[in-house]
Amino acid sequence: MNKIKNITKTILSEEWATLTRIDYDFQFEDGAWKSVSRECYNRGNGAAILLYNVEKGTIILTKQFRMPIYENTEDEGMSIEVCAGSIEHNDDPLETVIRETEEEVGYKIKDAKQVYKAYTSPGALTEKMFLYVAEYSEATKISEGGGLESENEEIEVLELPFAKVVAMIASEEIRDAKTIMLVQYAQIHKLLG
Ligand SMILES: Nc1nc2c(ncn2[C@@H]2O[C@H](COP(=O)(O)OP(=O)(O)O[C@H]3O[C@H](CO)[C@@H](O)[C@H](O)[C@@H]3O)[C@@H](O)[C@H]2O)c(=O)[nH]1
Ligand SMILES: [Mg+2]
Repeated sequence: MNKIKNITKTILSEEWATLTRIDYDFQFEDGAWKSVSRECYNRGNGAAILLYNVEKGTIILTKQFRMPIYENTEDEGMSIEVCAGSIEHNDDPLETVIRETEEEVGYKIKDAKQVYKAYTSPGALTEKMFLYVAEYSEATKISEGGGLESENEEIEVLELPFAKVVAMIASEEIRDAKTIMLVQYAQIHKLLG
């Protein structure tokens, strides 16, 4: 990237996550250098997982209140999403989805298949998301899930027929990008037949 030089970083906010303003010089196609400034919000990377059961034809989703969505459009604040979580220090993405599957939806899975890596909002977030799929079964259910009370999480667990989930994307009841991507992955690769 020799199109970029003179990078300076200014931390604007450092509470839950870090908002940094990055000033730099950027060389445009005509050869001219210009000063550019961009704000980048860093809350780490994330991992998400589509849990599916071929015999039952179902998938597991979560429903929870999301303040950033409410801030955008108040009556869309309850968000239906695949199980997901932030990657904590030293964890790898697979460990993260295994942990979140237990905490949020109550299943103990041993393994999962990574299918995509995706930047979720490249103009604003540093976040890269690691997307997985895995089968679940009743035999691996160990709790009701629901998230961590200590983190003020309140997560409703939904087990829905796959066709219903596909219809919920069409009807815009499901509006979360990582969820749409993983459901479409399952359609393309016929995971549920
Ligand atoms: N105090 C405080 N707590 C926060 C804040 N932001 C998040 N939390 C707490 O941290 C928890 C993080 O839960 P995770 O399950 O690890 O992450 P997530 O919110 O589900 O995020 C996942 O999905 C996001 C949306 O796609 C992703 O952005 C993220 O990387 C991750 O994959 C939240 O439930 C909440 O309790 C904040 O600004 N302040
Ligand atoms: Mg979560």
